[in-house]
Amino acid sequence: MEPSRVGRQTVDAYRKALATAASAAAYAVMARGMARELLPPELRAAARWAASALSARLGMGGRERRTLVVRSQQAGGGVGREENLLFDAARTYLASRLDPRAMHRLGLTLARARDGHGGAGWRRVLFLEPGDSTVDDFEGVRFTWACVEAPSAGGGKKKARKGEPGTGGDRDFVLELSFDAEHTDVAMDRYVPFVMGAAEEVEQRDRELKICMNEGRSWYRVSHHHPATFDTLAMDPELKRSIIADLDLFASRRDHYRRIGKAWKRGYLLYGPPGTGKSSLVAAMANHLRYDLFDLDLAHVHMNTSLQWLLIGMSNRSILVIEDIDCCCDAMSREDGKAPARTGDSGGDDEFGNGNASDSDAPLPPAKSKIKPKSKNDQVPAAEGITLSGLLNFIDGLWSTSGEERIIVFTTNYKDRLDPALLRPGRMDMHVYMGYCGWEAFRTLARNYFLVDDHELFPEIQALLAEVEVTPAAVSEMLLRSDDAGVALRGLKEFLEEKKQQAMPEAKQSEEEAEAGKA
Ligand SMILES: Nc1ncnc2c1ncn2[C@@H]1O[C@H](COP(=O)(O)OP(=O)(O)OP(=O)(O)O)[C@@H](O)[C@H]1O
Repeated sequence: MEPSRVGRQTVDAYRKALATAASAAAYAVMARGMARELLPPELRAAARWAASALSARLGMGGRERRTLVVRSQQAGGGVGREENLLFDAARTYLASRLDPRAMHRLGLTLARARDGHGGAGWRRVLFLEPGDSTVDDFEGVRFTWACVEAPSAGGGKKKARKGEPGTGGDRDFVLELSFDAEHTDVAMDRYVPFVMGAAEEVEQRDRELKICMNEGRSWYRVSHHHPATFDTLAMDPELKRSIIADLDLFASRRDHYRRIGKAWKRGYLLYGPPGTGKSSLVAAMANHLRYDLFDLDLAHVHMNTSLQWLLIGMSNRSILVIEDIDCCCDAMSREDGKAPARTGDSGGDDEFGNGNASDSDAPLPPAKSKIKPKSKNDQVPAAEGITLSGLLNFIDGLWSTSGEERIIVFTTNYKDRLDPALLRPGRMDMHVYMGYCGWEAFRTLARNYFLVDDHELFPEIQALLAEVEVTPAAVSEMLLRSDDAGVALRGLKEFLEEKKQQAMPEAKQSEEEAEAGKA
């Protein structure tokens, strides 16, 4: 059917509906339905405009309406027209709110995406089609979002997002936000910022995480698909809960940190024997908060200026990890050989006369006392003169001006080897001991590996775990040996019995063997 005939027919149908509609409300419902059913997309916007003009004339509700037009780009010609951040944010926000069960018509595309564990998957993207609208209630005010096709504000070169209606030529898609005029302040002061914030949250949640490793003065970035989460982490449940609560509180406290004038950062010191899950915990923290990881290897930082560049080059919402700090900066190997004596505030000169580095412009202060850099193998040099204390002061100073959320994590196998300056209050906010595999940690592993909550071998394993020091890594390794829970658990039981035997003093061993012989 040719477009002009379609147009005439639909306008006739539209007139008929107007004449027969008993009330303005009935008219509005019918007009919307008819527009959706009958009109080609290009006429829908005009019909919507006519309908709203008529409903205003008919005095529907008697309220003055206000409409904000949100274009993809700033209106006005000229070079350098900026993208309109609200347009992108509104699309993201609406995509997260649109409910396919509640709408007659919706745009849908599937985009390729990675799932949280690195596997390939699909990401669903919902969007409003031109001519359609949806409502959103906020603080008791009803806001209506509508997508309309409009002449381009200038070139229409904005690229479409994957699968969404794009723009091109002289047509553009515009989002209209309408509400009762009396709520203009709510819309401008609270609803629009709320939409921006909610969109940022969604993007943060959906984006692919990165792990970044230092290379000279810059970071080398790769996708981060570590499967560890707080669900898979085997550790004391109470400690796990307190870490999650601490992270959540931190992430929600932007205003708090601003008010008290402190850098929005939090420091965690993870310590414990090798194989107890310190690296897994860091990965779980990153996955929980959806933060990127910056794995700083101080052995490859040879100049203080490089360190400065690296820290400046970190993105917001990230975790800076320095592993095995006892290896890269051994504070006890100072020239005078004494442990630092002073404790107290973190301002002013620190124990090593590093000076107050909280001025963000200050270069990393050289340590007066020489700290011998030491790698795990005692052979890799670290940045000259860096002390952990100086490093922390420097980071504090640098980060305090950015106002961005950052977490710093130090890991070590030997807490007792650390510079006491690092351990004093206010330096590392939370000290987390990752210990040997206890009963609760084992149960988490058994659940992860075999989906079992109980087994006939559990009582024996529980008793053995109370006597034997074994890391979660070693237990995981035993559980991996078979897909059959019974076989794997029996293997673990034998392994624990053997460890128990090995740990026993010889006299006790022969005593037990004699007892066993008598029996
Ligand atoms: N607490 C744990 N919960 C779940 N899995 C664990 C845990 N601890 C260790 N594992 C398993 O053992 C492997 C090694 O652990 P991980 O590297 O996290 O230990 P680590 O404490 O960081 O060791 P290191 O001190 O040597 O760096 C992990 O990939 C994981 O499979």
